[in-house]
Amino acid sequence: MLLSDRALRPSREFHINRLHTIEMVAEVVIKALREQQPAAAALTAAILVLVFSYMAWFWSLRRRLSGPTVWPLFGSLPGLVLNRARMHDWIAGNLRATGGVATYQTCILPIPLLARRQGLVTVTAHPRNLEHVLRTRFDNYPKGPQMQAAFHDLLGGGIFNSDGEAWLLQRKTAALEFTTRTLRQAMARWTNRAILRLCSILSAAAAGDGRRAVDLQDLLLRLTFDNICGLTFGKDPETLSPAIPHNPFTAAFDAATEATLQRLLFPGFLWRLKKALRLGGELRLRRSLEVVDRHMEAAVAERKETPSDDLISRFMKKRASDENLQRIALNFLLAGRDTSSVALSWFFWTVMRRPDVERKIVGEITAVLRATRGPDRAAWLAGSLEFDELDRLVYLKAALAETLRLYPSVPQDTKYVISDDVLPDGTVVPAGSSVTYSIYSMGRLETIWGKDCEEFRPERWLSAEGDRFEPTKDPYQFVAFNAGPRTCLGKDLAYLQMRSIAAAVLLRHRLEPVPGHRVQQKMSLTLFMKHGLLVYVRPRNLDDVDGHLVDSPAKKVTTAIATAAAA
Ligand code: HEM
Repeated sequence: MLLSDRALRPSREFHINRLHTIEMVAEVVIKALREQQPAAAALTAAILVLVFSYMAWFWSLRRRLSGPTVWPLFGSLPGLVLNRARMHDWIAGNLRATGGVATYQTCILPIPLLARRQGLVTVTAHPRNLEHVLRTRFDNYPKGPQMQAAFHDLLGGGIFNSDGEAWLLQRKTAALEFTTRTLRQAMARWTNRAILRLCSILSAAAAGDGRRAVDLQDLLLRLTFDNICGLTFGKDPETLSPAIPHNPFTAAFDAATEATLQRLLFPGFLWRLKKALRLGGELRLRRSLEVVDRHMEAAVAERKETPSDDLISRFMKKRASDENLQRIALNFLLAGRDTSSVALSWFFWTVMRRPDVERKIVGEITAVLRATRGPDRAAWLAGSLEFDELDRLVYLKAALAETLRLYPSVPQDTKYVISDDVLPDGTVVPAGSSVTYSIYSMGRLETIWGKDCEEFRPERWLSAEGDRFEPTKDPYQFVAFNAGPRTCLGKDLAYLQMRSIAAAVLLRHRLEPVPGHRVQQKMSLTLFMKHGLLVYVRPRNLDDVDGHLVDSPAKKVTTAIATAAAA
């Protein structure tokens, strides 16, 4: 429905409220005049007229909005605050309540002049609206000035934080690099190194009396940080190591990211003022950036001496300046760091609670290893899985995709509207407002995934024969890796990395949730677990799974491999 159409229809209720308020204003002013206090009367009248005008204006604004309640002055903030512990589920509920429209408009700044622009947010999970924003009218929906300004100190004008020509140039250069086989090999090399360390930490936890809990999310975060550093500037900081409990670069990078995200919570002028006065989070950001910059300077200098197959060395060949190289590196660190570890944390959590899925995954791994390495189990555990082995783990890939459907690492994203537009479902989006698409909600809509949308069912990603991974036919129904021209560049590397880690861990260990540990979403740009993921580690008994291949996809894979080998 058009905003202007709605604005043309004042309600009866509104008239009654207005008349009542006019009476009240008159009464108060007359009383003050009777008591011969003209200044008090004027002031009261002015205040009451202001309040009345604001309420009248607010009421007409409220009528144009759909979705959750918007309060005078505070907008949708009370709803957000009240539901902060379950914000993504709250948004999903709001979107479901629209009855298939999967779009609503709300206001975070109900202040005249701001409400129709900076204050107005269109929240959507409709695939056609997403296609419109992410592809059809891509140029009209950039990251936008607020987001760019907030991230500028950390990321400069890097790929993650730029729009238009500046973004396109970097995207073209980076896209060429991301399709090379050598980058895939580099990722496998760095991942395998870190997996050895992870498995030795898990084995140590399994060796004791079985009561030593580990925070799996923390271990995975360290692992993927080491990975992305290796891939980006050819150096593994080995933060996943009991010997290095504290790494100054990681600590500074974490603090800088946290302080940058804080900026998004406040109006731009506020953090700019704090920055000028060097207060609180802004002072922390400044200090952390000094550490990060020093580290990046050293890393770039080292790569200049001895170029390798990492991303920095590749961009060096394109004659990027030192400062640009540092910013490029930081952009890749941020893009590829937490996303895979968070996805893996939700994956392991789900697998622990679904023994049927776990059996199929481990069954598939052992079936593939039996086919490629023979029946000797010692050979299965010798070294990491090779590319061709990982590529055959289709059920595992389906389980990872299913995890990202229900727990997308980036649960929502926001775009800025450059000029007035109308979304395919008729929603009017004014210039200067923003469109937020809820990736989390999309995975939980019956209209997209059917009645069992809340159920973890990897089979929905498999072909009818169960031997092939099949992505959704409509790419705008599953946007955990984004879609359109800004699709995630690291998607294939991420699947490679996640499959390697999941296979290595599940082949050797069985994980059990620590009783009483509460797994809760953290409200952040990335879907972390707020209290981590505490697990007990047990050794894997492969006898438990070897006999369970009868109806599993793994059985089909083994048969397919055996048939191909015979042919
Ligand atoms: C499970 C793992 C991952 C998920 C769910 C994921 C998801 C995403 C999403 C949603 C975006 C769009 C962000 C935005 O525009 O605001 C994105 C962009 C990007 N991702 Fe990933 N990502 C993952 C892993 C990786 C890895 C491992 C790398 C690098 C090695 C990477 C590199 C990038 C880059 C460079 C972009 C920016 C693309 C552009 O703006 O043109 N990602 N990713």
